[in-house]
Amino acid sequence: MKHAHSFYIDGKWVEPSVSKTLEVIDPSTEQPIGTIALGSAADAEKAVAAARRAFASFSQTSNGERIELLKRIVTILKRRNDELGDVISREMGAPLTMARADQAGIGAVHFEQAIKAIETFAFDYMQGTTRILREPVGVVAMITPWNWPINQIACKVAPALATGCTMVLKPSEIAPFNAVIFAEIMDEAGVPKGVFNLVQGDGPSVGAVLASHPDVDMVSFTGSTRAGIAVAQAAAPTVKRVHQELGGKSPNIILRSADFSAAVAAGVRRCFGNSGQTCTAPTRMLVPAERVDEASVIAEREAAALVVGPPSDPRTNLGPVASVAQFNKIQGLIERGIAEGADLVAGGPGRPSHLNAGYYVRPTVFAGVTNQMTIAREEIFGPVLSIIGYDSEEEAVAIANDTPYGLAAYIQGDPKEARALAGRLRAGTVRLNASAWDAAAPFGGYKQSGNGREYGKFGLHEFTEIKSIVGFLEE
Ligand SMILES: NC(=O)c1ccc[n+]([C@@H]2O[C@H](COP(=O)([O-])OP(=O)(O)OC[C@H]3O[C@@H](n4cnc5c(N)ncnc54)[C@H](O)[C@@H]3O)[C@@H](O)[C@H]2O)c1
Repeated sequence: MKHAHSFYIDGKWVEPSVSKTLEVIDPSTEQPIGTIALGSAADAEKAVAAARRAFASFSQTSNGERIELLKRIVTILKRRNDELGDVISREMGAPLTMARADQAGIGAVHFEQAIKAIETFAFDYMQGTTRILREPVGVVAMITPWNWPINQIACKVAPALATGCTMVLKPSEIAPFNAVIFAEIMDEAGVPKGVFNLVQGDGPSVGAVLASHPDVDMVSFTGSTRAGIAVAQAAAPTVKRVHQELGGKSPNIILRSADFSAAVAAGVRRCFGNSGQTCTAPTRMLVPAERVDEASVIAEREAAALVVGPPSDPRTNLGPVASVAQFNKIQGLIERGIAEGADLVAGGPGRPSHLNAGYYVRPTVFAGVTNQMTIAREEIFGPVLSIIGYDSEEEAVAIANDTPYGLAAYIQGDPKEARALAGRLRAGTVRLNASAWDAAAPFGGYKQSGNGREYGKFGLHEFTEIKSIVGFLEE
């Protein structure tokens, strides 16, 4: 059992103001693996005050000093990578090999990108006789989810440190232990006291306090659209900057020119990665109407080939989903798909028959889905794919855009056609064919998927204010 009963505030591990704990559950066994202390408003206050005090000096450090700090963090992140991966796997259920390579590994990538970005970022330039400065935004509150926990922490902390901000992190209470290791890494790297602070806790007790705090200049939130709206509402009276990375319901348009069976198979695997708990998962597969049956057969085969099992087993492709709440929500939506008349071609309700405990979900594929069905509209955040037929490309674009979300979209087919269609999709990222992830590409959502952009130099923009010094040079 692991116990994390202190918070990292002002460069020290300190006792919480109120003694209240929460069990952390291993989703593969449904058993507790430890406890964390839950913070209160008083802990959030202390952390904000420490960040405010530290801002005066940290905001004045040179780019060179901050680059050196980021480099030390990269070295320690890499050294502790597998330990981070192991913890993530235990607390949110990602298969161990993937948790080490991707879930944990991505942390150092964001720090490396921030180092690269800072080297060429225009912090200071002249426009005519006016000098334009980009200055750190100030004290940043960071509220993060459990699904890619180190990714979301690193892609906020790296640009915040790179630009000279100070911060308070409130990670997900469902996957809190990786954030403890992360705070230890900040400490070992020599992040000056008060610059990075960690307070554990739930949304209402700590997240909302940070979001509404008058001494917090910006809140950077990643999570559900529901909580993102609550954060923006709490932040509004203090007119702070609100950055939101929220949910998605991403379309994957398979054009008539695509290598059909490869595109369908890859689309299924991409949708089910991380047990479907990725905000950019391509959950609506749009195929030519005359090929829906063929797509169903390929998708059924792909789903059946995926191994659902314990995260520690190297053969596992899909671990459990992260929590009982997620499990119940996904089950309810699968039932809803059946009740609304979609054709169940793979998976379905209940746990896979070979597993008798754990929040395991059967990789589920529906065909004959219309874009008005609940399963095509709501973010399920589990391994559930909807196959939707289209007649013309015009209709495919209309269906793709007919969603309140706009985080990502995917197009498979002739590169020239795919490029032409990309501009018509209302999404922050459009991925063409089997393109690899680009860690420097701006990441964020249109519509109800969020506000603002993260990653690389776009992260630096996000965490800076712009100052004009007019008349800096005489005419
Ligand atoms: N767009 C993105 O970059 C991105 C990335 C990953 C996950 N997500 C989204 O995150 C969701 C899954 O994560 P989750 O279940 O942890 O989301 P969640 O919204 O329940 O929780 C996210 C974080 O917000 C906190 N929180 C909850 N209510 C709050 C409130 N009222 N005030 C302040 N903080 C509050 C939680 O404690 C947690 O730290 C999915 O909807 C997914 O699409 C989006």
